[in-house]
Amino acid sequence: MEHKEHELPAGEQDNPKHRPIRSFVLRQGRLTEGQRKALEQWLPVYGVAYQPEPIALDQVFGRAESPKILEIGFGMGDSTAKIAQVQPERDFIGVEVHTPGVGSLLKLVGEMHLENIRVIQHDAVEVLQHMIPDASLDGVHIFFPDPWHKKRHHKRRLIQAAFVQLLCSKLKPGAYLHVATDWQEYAEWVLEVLQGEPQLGNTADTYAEKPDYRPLTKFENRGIKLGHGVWDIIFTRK
Ligand SMILES: C[S@@+](CC[C@H](N)C(=O)[O-])C[C@H]1O[C@@H](n2cnc3c(N)ncnc32)[C@H](O)[C@@H]1O
Repeated sequence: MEHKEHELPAGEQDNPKHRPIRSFVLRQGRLTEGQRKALEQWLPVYGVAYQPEPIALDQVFGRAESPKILEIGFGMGDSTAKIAQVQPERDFIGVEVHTPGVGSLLKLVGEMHLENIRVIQHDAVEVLQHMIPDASLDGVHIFFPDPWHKKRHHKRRLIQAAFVQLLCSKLKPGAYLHVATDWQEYAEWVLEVLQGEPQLGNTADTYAEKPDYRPLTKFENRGIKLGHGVWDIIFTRK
C-alpha cells in the first residue's frame, strides 16, 4: 500500500452540496488472481455485509467475552493478519473500502487459518454510525490513515472531532484508540483532536512508544532507515 496522498480523479472536485466529504477516494485497482480467488472463496465466510443497523458482535464471531477490536482502513491487511495471529483470544473487525485490499486480507486469513477476523467492505464512518453497537469495542486501530497533505483537503482527514466523538460512543470504558502515522503534521493534528475530546485520556505525555503488538510494516522499515519518523498515539476512554 502506497502511503502517498490519493489524487482526486478528474471530475471529483470537492462540492459539499453534492456529496458527503469522504476520507477516501475509490480507486479501480487491479485484482491479482490470488485476491480474486480469495474474495470468491472467503468473502462469503469471513465477510460481513454492510447493514444500516447494529450487529451482535458476539454472534458474528460465534463466541462471547472475547475482546473486540475494530481496525479502520487496513490497506492490504498485513498488520491485521499478523496481530490477529498472535492474539487468538481477541476478535478483529477490519473495515476497508478498497477491493484489492479486502482480497489481500482474505487471502491471508485463508492461508493463515485465522478464525478471529471478519471483514466489512464499506465506509468506516457509516459502519460506526449504524452497525457497531454503543460501548461494544475494546480497542480501535487506525494505522497510517491517509494524511491528506494539502490544506484544502484537510477536511477529508478521517480524524476529526465529530468522528472521534462517534468513536468514543462505541468504545467501552477503559478501551483504547491507537492511531499511527508517518506524517508529523498529521500526528500533531491527531494529538490535538484527541486531547480535545473530554471522554479520552492520553496513555503517554504526548506520543506513545510503539507497542509490540503493532508490527513494523515494510514501508515503515524503509522509512526508518531513511531517518523518517513514525508517531503512535494511544488514548483510552474514561
Ligand atoms: C494509507 S492507507 C494505510 C493502510 C494500512 N493501514 C497500512 O498501514 O498499510 C489508508 C487506507 O484507509 C482506507 N480508508 C480511508 N478512509 C476509509 C474509510 N472511511 N472507511 C474505510 N477505509 C478507509 C483507504 O482505502 C486506505 O486503504
